[in-house]
This record gives sequence, structure tokens and C-alpha cells, in this order.
Amino acid sequence: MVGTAGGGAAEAVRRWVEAGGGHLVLDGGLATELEANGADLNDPLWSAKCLLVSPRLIRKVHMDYLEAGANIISTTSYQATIQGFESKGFSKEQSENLLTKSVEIAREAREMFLKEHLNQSIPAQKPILVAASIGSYGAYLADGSEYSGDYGEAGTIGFLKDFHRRRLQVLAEAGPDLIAFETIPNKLEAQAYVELLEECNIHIPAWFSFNSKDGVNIVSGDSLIKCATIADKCAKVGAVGINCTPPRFIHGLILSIRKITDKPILIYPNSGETYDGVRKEWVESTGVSDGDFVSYVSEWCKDGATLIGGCCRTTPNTIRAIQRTLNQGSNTLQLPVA
Ligand code: MET
Ligand SMILES: [Zn+2]
Repeated sequence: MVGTAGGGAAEAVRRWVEAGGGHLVLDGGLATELEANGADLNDPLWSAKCLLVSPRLIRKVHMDYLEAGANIISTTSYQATIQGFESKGFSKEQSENLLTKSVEIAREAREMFLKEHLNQSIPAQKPILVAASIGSYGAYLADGSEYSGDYGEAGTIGFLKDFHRRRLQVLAEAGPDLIAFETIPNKLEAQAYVELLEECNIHIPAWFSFNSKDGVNIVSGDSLIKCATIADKCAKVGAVGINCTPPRFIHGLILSIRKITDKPILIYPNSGETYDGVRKEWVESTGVSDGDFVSYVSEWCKDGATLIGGCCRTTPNTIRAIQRTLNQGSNTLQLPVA
């Protein structure tokens, strides 16, 4: 595990990016790919339901993303919370074990992937990292409110810190390389995460990833500049970016983030389709194809993003195409190894 001592989390992420040849490939939609493999995720736990019923499928999907060229895989803990497991009848201890298991499965997938590729002569020594996913309080509510950031009376910093504290500690203790705060919908939750990282003295680099539906602000209407500034000021945050947002908005959003931070920028947009939180489905026909998605990648690199992947409705094919685009012009075989 790489700690953040001596240079802060951004320095740790920069070193990984450098070892990756100037960029790292993230994975694509995890829930999307679990569903494509037959999982029924119509449940408040969403992808975390597979921790209960099909852990092997999770490992397979992680491996499919690694085979596609991902350098960073994120765990099935996005919608996994102690509160969510408890409401299904699990004890506190069992719930914490399930969180730990999400990190263990991803680490196992990495082990197996590395073992399978052990005998290949691979010139490019790229890191492979496990990011422990933390979805917002809105994701736990499972009503689409991570796309509105409207938490009503629960919208106090104290409430949000209490909600996330133990989960963050358990995930950090499970030994991931990164903590991925994903789809952050409002400024208050970003502030709560910063305070928790400090108070819990977390030594694993975190990334903060916001989502936007207008290409200017984050989904709650809070200023992206203000939110990214909160992340910038925290030495425990190693990268700042955007996820689960249509590709057409990404260029402008990267430029806004770059204005206020030197930390590495990560982006993993969705396919451009829109999630209908009431009907619990993605509205088709507004999305872009893998080809269109990938044609954006060079532009995002030029804008200064160094960690690039996909979010909902993207697949290993998307990641394979991103990996090829990023590694264009290089003659080395681009399989990642430890
Ligand atoms: C709603 S954004 C979901 C992010 C999560 N890492 C996933 O792909 O399943
Ligand atoms: Zn998403």
C-alpha cells in the first residue's frame, strides 16, 4: 500500500501516472457489466448485491476490465453501506465484512490477472491498482438523488459524516490502493469527505469525482469551481475529476478544474444516456457509441486529464478502445504488470 507521507496524495498519484507512461486507464461501468453478465441489480444495494449472491461474477468482471487494459479497478462498494446491509438483516459485523470483501475480491482479481500473465515478457511495467468505491449518500438512498444532490433534512455536514465514517474506515483498512469518492453531487458531501479523511487520518490517496448535468456546475447546482477547490485544499486528495456525466460536457469541465488545481485530473464519463431515477432505467437513444466516446479521448488528454475510463453504460470494449487510443504510437506491448 502506498501511503501519502512525504509529498501528499497528489504526488503518489503522479508517480503512478508516470509509471503508466503519462496516463492510467480506469475501468468502465461495473454495475453495467455485472448486468451484462446476467446479474439482476434491481435492489437498493445495486452492484453490491453481487457481494451476497455472486462474488465470483464480480471477480470475473474485474478481470475482464484488466484484460481490456484497465490499470485501476474499482470495487463493488459504490452502493454498499453498513446501513444498507443492516436493513437487509445483517449484523454490523457482517456488514463490515461485506465491505471488506469488496476490496478483497478486487485484490484477488489483480492477483489472478498477474499470475495469468506471469510468463509473458512485458516491457511496459504499469501499475495495477484497486480503488475502493464510495458512492454518495444519495446513492445509498437508491432513488437517483446522486443526480440531484438534494438531501432535504439529511443535508447537514454532521449527518453526512456520521453516515460515511465507519464505512470509510472499514474500506481503508481492507487495503485498497486508492479511495474513490464517486459521483459527488454537492459541496456539503465533498466537505464531509475532507473532514472525515482528516479526522480518520486516512493514509490512502483519495480521489474526488463530481458529476454534472449542465457542463458548468455539479448536479446540485453547486459551483464546480468551489467543489474542486475543496478537494484541491485537502492534502489527502490525490486526484480530482468528473464521472457519470455525458462525454460532450467533459472538455469544458476539465478546463474549469484545471484552472484551480495542479492535482492529477481523472474523468470517466457515462455513455451520454440519462438515468431516470424514478423508472430506475437509462433512457436510451441519447447516448454516444464507443467510437464517438473514444474520439473524445485525445482531446481530454490535451486538456490535461491523465486518468481516463468510463462510467455507467460503458463496457470492456470502451476501455479497450480507450487503452488503444492512449497508447497509440507506442511500440511496447501494453499489458499492465505489477
Ligand atoms: C452511478 S456511477 C456508478 C459508479 C460505479 N463505479 C459503477 O460503475 O458501478
Ligand atoms: Zn455511473
